[in-house]
Formats: sequence, structure tokens, C-alpha cells
Amino acid sequence: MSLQLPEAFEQKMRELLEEEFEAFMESYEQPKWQGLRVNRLKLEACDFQRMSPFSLTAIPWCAEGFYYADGERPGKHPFYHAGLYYIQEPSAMTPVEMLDVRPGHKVLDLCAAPGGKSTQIAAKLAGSGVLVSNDLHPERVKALVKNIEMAGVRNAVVLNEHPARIADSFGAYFDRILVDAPCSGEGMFRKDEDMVKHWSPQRVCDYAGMQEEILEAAAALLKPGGKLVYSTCTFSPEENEAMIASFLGQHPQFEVVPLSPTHGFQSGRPAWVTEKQTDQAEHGEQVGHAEHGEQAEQVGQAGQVSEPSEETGARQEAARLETAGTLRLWPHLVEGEGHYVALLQKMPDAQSIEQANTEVRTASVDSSYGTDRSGKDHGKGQGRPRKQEIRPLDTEERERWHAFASSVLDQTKTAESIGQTDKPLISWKQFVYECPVSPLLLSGLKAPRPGFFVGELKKQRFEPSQALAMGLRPEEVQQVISLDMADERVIKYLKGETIDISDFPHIQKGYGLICLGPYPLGWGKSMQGMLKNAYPAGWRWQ
Ligand SMILES: C[S@@+](CC[C@H](N)C(=O)[O-])C[C@H]1O[C@@H](n2cnc3c(N)ncnc32)[C@H](O)[C@@H]1O
Repeated sequence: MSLQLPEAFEQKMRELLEEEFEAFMESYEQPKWQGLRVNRLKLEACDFQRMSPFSLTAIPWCAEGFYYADGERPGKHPFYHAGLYYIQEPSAMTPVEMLDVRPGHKVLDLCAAPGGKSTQIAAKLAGSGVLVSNDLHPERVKALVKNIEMAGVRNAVVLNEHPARIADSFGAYFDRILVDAPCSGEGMFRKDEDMVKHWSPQRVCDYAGMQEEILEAAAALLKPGGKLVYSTCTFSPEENEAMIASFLGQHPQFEVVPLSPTHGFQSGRPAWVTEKQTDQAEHGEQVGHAEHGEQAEQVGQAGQVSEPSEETGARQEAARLETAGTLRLWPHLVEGEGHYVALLQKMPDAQSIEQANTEVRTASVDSSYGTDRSGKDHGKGQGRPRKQEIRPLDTEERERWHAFASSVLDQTKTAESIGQTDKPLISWKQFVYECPVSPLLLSGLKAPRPGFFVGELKKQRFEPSQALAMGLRPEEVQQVISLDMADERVIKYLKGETIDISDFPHIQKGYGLICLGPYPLGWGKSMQGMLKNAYPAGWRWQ
């Protein structure tokens, strides 16, 4: 086997898997599975299948998911630039499939970058409701922003925050929460050899600490009756069943919603939650990280650990058994990499522990991320991120927006629907967003995208964003230049070149939406039969 696995990992898996160990190890000899997920904000899976140049095979657990063949490069295709699909590892499509997202829901994706699952959630919301996508790491947030914009999502806010700070601001606001936790990544060893290099038993413990903190915030952010999916791409019981058992032990208002082990998935393994781990959870010393809440209360003043009560012991045991309703995806049993998924529900009658912060504060965001049309980061090169007010557009700014909307968009279809009372147009510096939540909720939070990025206020005019182009349908725009797949101008446009559009005589001076068939690629400005390219530098065909 060319892949050299850490000895301690191999030994641990041998002990856990017993007679299944050989089959598990043989999976490392097999090629990794590659998948893409069709973006239903743009088209139906069956329509994509008809026009796809790739050899697609359905992924059984995701109606929009397909395997593609080795050697194919869907990331290097104009369809990719049109946001028609997202390249996603097949097993990674499972957590959102289990989250039961419906249009109108308020959904939080707490560990979202680079955005595979956020774009999957957005497709399930179908433009109605709210998606808040968060990630702690600023560099990864840039990719998250781009992927959400490329998918044409219009109802998302992107945050770059500690989950506890989001909980302070939003309280129990969300119907659905995804915690796709940072983890030791054992399930990705076949796909990403870097994960192998960085693995160690200590890192498993470190990740367990992070996961517990993230789950604690998620618990406060979920509405009573709401559902939460916790997922990892690792095998270690400490980060999976033991994490869920410990969480349930401390949060009696939550229960596991059992998931069916179909498609070759396996049930969670309560037997792998060892007495040692249960004791650690009960006594508030989850391996390698800080104590929290109820656990910490059990540690006496002199640091002595008190015996858990009979009731606590029974609760821990019940919690351990509940993990049989969670799912494991094994690379030797499914056509995908290793994953773990648990679906939890907050009891409908649970008291909302955290109330939404109703204080009226000056809304402000801290932004140094994301790109404008020139490919520059918002706020980049201006020193450290600065705080500035989010505010509604003033009358003169609104006029600039309306002048743009009435000359470029089809007002009957769009100008009416952008910036209405439930989603006000707000500005941060010169950038304009349609905000799908009350801007007060974003007060003091780092929000690289406090909503759908519509464009920029420039001197005396409004310049539309790439995000707006990707979020529109051609019928919402007055001037559309629709090119066929075979047209060499498609690649030229994606490379940022000026293109000749003299064969579109009806196109007048001004903004036009360049489309690949009916799917937007970006803006251009036409003048005398030529189209000046407005495709952002960071998005261009390489
Ligand atoms: C497994 S990855 C998420 C993948 C993503 N859900 C997707 O489908 O594209 C875990 C993410 O958690 C982020 N992260 C790490 N610690 C975090 C924390 N304390 N709060 C929020 N996000 C965190 C990492 O930056 C990483 O992007």
C-alpha cells in the first residue's frame, strides 16, 4: 500500500473494527470516489444529466449527487463557472440530506467553509428563508463567499466568527443547524494525504475540545423543536459517538433522531463509547480540553471529583445507547470516504436558554474579506479590519440604485423584489447588500457578507456585483447576451477578454448579462458592438 498510515491509527482501528479491519485496510488500495452535486437553484438534476459532458452515475443518497469518472475535470468547465454544480465528495453530501431543510427555514451552517454543505442547504431553501454561513478562519471564508456567490444564493449572510459570539447575538433563532465540525480527518486519508501527516492521538483530543465548544454554542442557537446535524469526516469514537453521548448527557432537552442505516451506511457504535470516556464526560474532563457548564459544576472546590449521582449515571448510559441511532459511513462499505452523522432534536417544549438579543445597538460589521468586481478584497490594503456602520441606504443612494435597476433590470420581475421591507437594502462603506435578517442581529459581528451583495455605490452611479449577476435569472435582466457552449467567446469572456457582440444588434449601450444558454456568467458593458468585460479577476478561467 503506497499510503503510509500512522501506526497508532492503524492499531486503534484494528482494535475497534476487529474482523472488519482487513476489508477496511483494503479500501486504501481503491481509488477515491469523486462527485459533483447539481445546483437546483439553477437547474434540475435530470436536465443536467441530459446536457452533461461527463459520464455521471447517480449517488444513491443524494438526488442531485453524481459520481464522475476518473480523468474528468468538471472544475475546468464553463458549466462550473455558471454555478451549475459543486464538486463535492460523495459521503460529504449526507449530513445536509439528513437535516430536513425546507423552504422558509432559518438555517445556520456553523463551520461552513469552503461551502459545499452551505450551497447544498441553499438549494434546499430554494430562495426562501435564511442561510447564515459561518467559519472561523478568514482565509477559508473567502472561498466560502465565492462559492455562495457562484451558486447564485440570494438569501445568505456570511459570518467569520466564534460560534459563542453568534449565540450571544442571535439566541435561539434557527430552525436547523449544521455543525460540520473541524476534526482529525481520518475519513479523508485516502483523499488528502496531508491529513495523514498531521494526524496524532493528541490532535484527536484537541479536536474533541473544539467540537464540544462549537456544539455548546449550537445548542443555544437552536429553536425548541429545531433539528441539528453534527457531522465529522473522522472515525475516532472520541469525536463521534462519545461526543454525542457527552452532549446528550449535559443537554437533556436534546435527543437523537434515529437515522436508518440504508445505502450501506452503518449504525453508530455505542459500544465504542468506553467507560473511560463516559467517566471523563461525567466528571467534566473530556480528554485534552476545558470543562464546561454542568460538567464543571461537579468538580469540587479542592479540584476533587464528586461521584456522579445515580440519575446522572443513568442519563449518561441512556445517552450512550442513543448513539446507535447515528450513522457511520465506511470506505469499505460505501462508494465514498469516511463520515459520521448524528441528527439531534431540541424538544419542542424546551425552554429557550438563550433569548435573541433585543437590545437596539448600532449595527456595525467588521469586513476585510470577499472580492468586489475588480477582484479586490473589500477593505483590503487599508490596514486592519475597521468597524463601520451598516445602515439603510439614504435617499440619494436609493436613487442611484433605482436608476440602475430601472435601466438594467426588468423591474416587473426584480426591482420590485430586491430591497423590499423584509430584506432591506443596507450599505457598508460603498458596498450594498440585501439583508435577509434584521441588521441588528449582525451588530458587532464580523460579517464579510451581511447579505446578498448587490453592488457598489460609485460616484453618481451604481455598479452591479458579480454576485448579483449570478443570483439573477435572464428574464430579470433587460439585455441578455446568450452564448452557446460551442461559442469560443464563452472562454474568451471567462478569461476576461473584450468580446465582439456585433451579431447581437439589439443590444444597446450599457450593461448586459452574459449567459451560457440560460445560465448567467457575469456582466459586460456594451458599446458599438463590443462588450467590455466585467468578469472579476479572481474568478477568471486559468
Ligand atoms: C470540515 S470543515 C467544513 C467543511 C464545510 N462544511 C463544507 O462542506 O465545505 C470544518 C471547518 O470548520 C472551521 N472551524 C474550525 N474551528 C472552528 C470554530 N471554532 N468555529 C467555526 N468554524 C471552525 C474550519 O475553518 C473548517 O473550514
